[in-house]
Amino acid sequence: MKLESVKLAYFSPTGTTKAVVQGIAHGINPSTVELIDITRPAARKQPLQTSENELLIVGVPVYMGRVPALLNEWLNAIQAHNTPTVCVVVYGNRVYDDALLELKNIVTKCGCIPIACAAYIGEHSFSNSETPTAQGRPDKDDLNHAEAFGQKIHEKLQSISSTSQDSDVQVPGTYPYGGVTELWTVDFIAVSDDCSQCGTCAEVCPVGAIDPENSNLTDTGKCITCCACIKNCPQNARSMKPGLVKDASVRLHTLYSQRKEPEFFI
Ligand SMILES: Cc1cc2nc3c(=O)[nH]c(=O)nc-3n(C[C@H](O)[C@H](O)[C@H](O)COP(=O)(O)O)c2cc1C
Repeated sequence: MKLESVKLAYFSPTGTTKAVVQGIAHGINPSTVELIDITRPAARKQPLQTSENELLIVGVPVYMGRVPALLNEWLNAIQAHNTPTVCVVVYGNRVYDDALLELKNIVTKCGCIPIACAAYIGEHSFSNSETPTAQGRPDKDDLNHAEAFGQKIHEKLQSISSTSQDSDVQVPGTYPYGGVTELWTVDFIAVSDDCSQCGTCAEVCPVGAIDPENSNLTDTGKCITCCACIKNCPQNARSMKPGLVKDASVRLHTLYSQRKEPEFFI
């Protein structure tokens, strides 16, 4: 199969998923890459249509061992027609449970043909300088791995004449899925006097939970605890209050300090 164009769809509040899927696309080296960043709410209002003449790469972070539930509507609305597809999950060095299987099953129902799947490690959303977990990942080795995976995808596409020739890619996981789809509803963000009300936090929030006129106001009912607002604050004015999320950050740092490596299935 000769595919000139790649559609790269990703949800990436703190940027690690984006970095991984871009690394994979780099290895595939197509003539054109269309970035479909579904991190912001407005972008998830545009449904994705794709054909068998292009390669689709879908990347999502793992939340509680699952595909983030807020993406279900957009993912399930993908209109594909035998589109060769690469499924990628990025997790914070704890576990990815059944998330890769879940993503693969979702896109298959939409008419995609998964030809390769992978799980990569990204710095944990709850990681910070005091209690780091998978800090700085994906790092150079991870991105080299992603590029090499992209080259393998390129070779696989060259070796088959159509997706119907491909056998089902097997990934770890079981159905019914484990993990949890309901996220914590928790007031965990502290805003210091260094906040200049620049509005960056509201801009980067993937669920519109922060008042653009007043950065001190976060709607805890909407917040998905992704920490994009903390990690993107130019003044470093946002941090975790003591409580559930901060405790989780300490726990992750203690229990998941041993480096895990990326895995791919092709
Ligand atoms: C609500 C929430 C739940 C998470 N659950 C898991 C998990 O079950 N396993 C894991 O290893 N990492 C988990 N993470 C960490 C993210 O999967 C990881 O940091 C990922 O790299 C974030 O992607 P992003 O940089 O594209 O936002 C979770 C993060 C959040 C915010």
